[in-house]
Amino acid sequence: MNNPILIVEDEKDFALGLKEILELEGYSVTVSYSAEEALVQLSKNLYDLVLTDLMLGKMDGITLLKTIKDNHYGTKVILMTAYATVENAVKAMKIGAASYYVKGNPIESLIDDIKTILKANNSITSANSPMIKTLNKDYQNAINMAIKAAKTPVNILLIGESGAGKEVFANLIHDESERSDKPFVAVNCQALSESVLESELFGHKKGAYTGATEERIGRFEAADGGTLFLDEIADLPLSIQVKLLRVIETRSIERLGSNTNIPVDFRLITATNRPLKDMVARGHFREDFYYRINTVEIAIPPLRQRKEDIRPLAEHFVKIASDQMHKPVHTITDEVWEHLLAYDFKGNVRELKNIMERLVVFSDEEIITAEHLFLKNDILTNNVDDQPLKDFRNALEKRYITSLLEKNQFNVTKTADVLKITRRQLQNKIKMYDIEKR
Ligand SMILES: Nc1ncnc2c1ncn2[C@@H]1O[C@H](COP(=O)(O)OP(=O)(O)OP(=O)(O)O)[C@@H](O)[C@H]1O
Repeated sequence: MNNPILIVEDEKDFALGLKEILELEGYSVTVSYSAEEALVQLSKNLYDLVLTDLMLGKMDGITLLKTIKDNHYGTKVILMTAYATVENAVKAMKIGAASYYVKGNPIESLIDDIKTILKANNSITSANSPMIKTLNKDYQNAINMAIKAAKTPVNILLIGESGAGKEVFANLIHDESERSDKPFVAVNCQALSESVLESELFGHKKGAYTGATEERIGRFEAADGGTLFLDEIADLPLSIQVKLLRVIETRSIERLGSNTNIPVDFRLITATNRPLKDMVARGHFREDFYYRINTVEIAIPPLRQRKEDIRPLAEHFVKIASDQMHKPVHTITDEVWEHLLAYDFKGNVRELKNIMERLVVFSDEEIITAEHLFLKNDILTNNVDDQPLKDFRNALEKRYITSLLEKNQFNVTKTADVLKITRRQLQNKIKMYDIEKR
């Protein structure tokens, strides 16, 4: 099981007792004695569940709950209190607490609640769903924007490199919207030729063109009431852009070969990895269409700019792959982590996922080693002179530390924190590797 749980509780005995009970149930448990301490933990580690007391010191449980809901999507919260008041319970559930526990009630009821909540969480994981949890501020901001925008009917444009998770975000927006019980329909505009794309989107009447042997509904109609996701929007031919603009404005379509107007109700999400603004400037993308689709624009950071998430994501993929392949994995060697953290992941999360799946396939005796790690980075495969392993490792370490320092504007405390080493150790490494502030 092993879901990470954080207990936030200022009554030490109760906290430690609860920790012990949950550990016996197989969970991995951390305790914080104040909300402030809990926030520090939450910024460093991903938790599936937070159990927080309602009455804490300066910051109370409700405020902590709100902060978690705003900044740690995917982390569930159970509020605990000594005094049951209906108002507090209602308030907690309204803000998004998963449950409410009254201290003094049988502890089994709390454990049952925890099991139910985490089971729902785990079953999502086993169904190959994404990990919308992060330790990175920019990615968290993107999640927050997506959830906010999801609650409104606006058109949303997702921008991000290939494999960064644009489709994952489109699904998240759909799931968080009022349309979540209606269809989510995705169309990749790049994969289809102009005429096929047109009939795919609008549908066609029987005999509309050679080969149209039957009447067919298009994706707009299929998405009725739900969400239409157009991926690789930069590849949409100008002629179709005009037609889509009209659909967005009139909220109706005509099947090819027909002039009957069919009303359609959809939320439009588009995605691209190309600079649409430049394409507009060069006349390769229609300006009016661009302004229609990007009411809200969300940039999804590439994986190399959220290195804190590499490890939890990799562990998530290993868990899914090892479950699917019935190959338990209990150890991933430090060497593997070193390589992964130094790698630049041009293929983003997709590439990390593929790498981890491959490593599970080749793992022996429940251990993942670097032996089967073929990374496409220059430094790791090509252009590497013969050298002792130690020099190679040092070069990697230097490169990684330099990039982290740059990312943190050379803030040594912050960087040491991410690296989980002391300031002094980091300063020694900076000296040893001759890393200069740029
Ligand atoms: N946060 C995440 N958690 C788990 N898996 C993720 C996450 N983000 C992306 N992935 C996985 O990475 C792969 C690529 O994601 P996705 O298809 O959403 O990327 P994309 O930006 O739409 O790529 P492309 O531009 O190539 O279409 C998918 O297998 C997806 O499940």
